[in-house]
Amino acid sequence: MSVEPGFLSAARYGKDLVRVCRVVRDKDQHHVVEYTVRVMLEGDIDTSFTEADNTCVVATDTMKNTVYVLAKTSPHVLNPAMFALHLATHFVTKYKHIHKSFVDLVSLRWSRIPVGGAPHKWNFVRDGDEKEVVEVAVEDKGEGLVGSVKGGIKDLLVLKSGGSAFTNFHRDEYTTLAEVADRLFSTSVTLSYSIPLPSSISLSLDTLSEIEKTIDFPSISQRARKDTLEVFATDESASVQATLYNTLQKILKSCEEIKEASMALPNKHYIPVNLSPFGLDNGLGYEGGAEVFHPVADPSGLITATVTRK
Ligand SMILES: O=c1[nH]c(=O)c2[nH]c(=O)[nH]c2[nH]1
Repeated sequence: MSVEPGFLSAARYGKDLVRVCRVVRDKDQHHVVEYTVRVMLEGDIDTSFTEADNTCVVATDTMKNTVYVLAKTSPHVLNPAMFALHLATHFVTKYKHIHKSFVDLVSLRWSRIPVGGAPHKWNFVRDGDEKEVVEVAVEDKGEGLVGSVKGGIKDLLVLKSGGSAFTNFHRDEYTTLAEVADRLFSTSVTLSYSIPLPSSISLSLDTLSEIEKTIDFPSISQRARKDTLEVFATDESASVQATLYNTLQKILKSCEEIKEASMALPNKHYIPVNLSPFGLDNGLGYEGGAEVFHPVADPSGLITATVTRK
């Protein structure tokens, strides 16, 4: 018998990219959500890897079906964080040998089409590439469930053509970048924040409605998005770093529920074109204010930070 050189030190499996759309028909007022869901499970599953024993394997096809069934039956389906929490709680309560579940959910923006100035009851428009993201984990610790919830945004594309400078940065023999007092700043916002669950409510399938009443997840997500856009628009940006930090501080200020927030901002460079060969001034000096740019896909800067409540 061959002696194996390693041991199984971590194992997790699940279904990714489960796409589901749910329509809730409240008479002729419809609500639509479209989610892409990832379910991952941990527990007493080692033998499925080490001994080819599938008896402990809840098939990933079963997980996919569960997403569809709860999309129909969950009273929380329109609330992305609560729907993810419902799914994650389901898996650790339904299967005794599953001890931890992870549900990541991406929600597309279907906004109501304005008709005659009023939002239409059942017509929707995809409102850009932006997605709301939710990451939930629920662990059965033996003496009760412990849940964690993260909310956030990805692919929110923004651009400011004024109010952005980048000067006074470190210079050495490798530096060619010119300082500029007025540049174009564009990024694709990735935001993630953690929202502790109320310690007074023990997590279970029976307490989900109470949790939904106690924490207004949709309101938190709306406030965080509003802050992100407002700080981006109003900050006299000294750098991507400084604007990112100001945004996270604003989010912590207006969302008491959030314990910690992280952001990743690629600096999607727009390079001013040199038009001097054509006798044209395109603001290439320190004052900046260029008008013609070459948007470049790569490379891009990538600025990340986390701000934690004191
Ligand atoms: O806001 C910026 N931060 C940087 O760290 C950086 N580096 C760079 O080349 N341009 C910029 N802009």
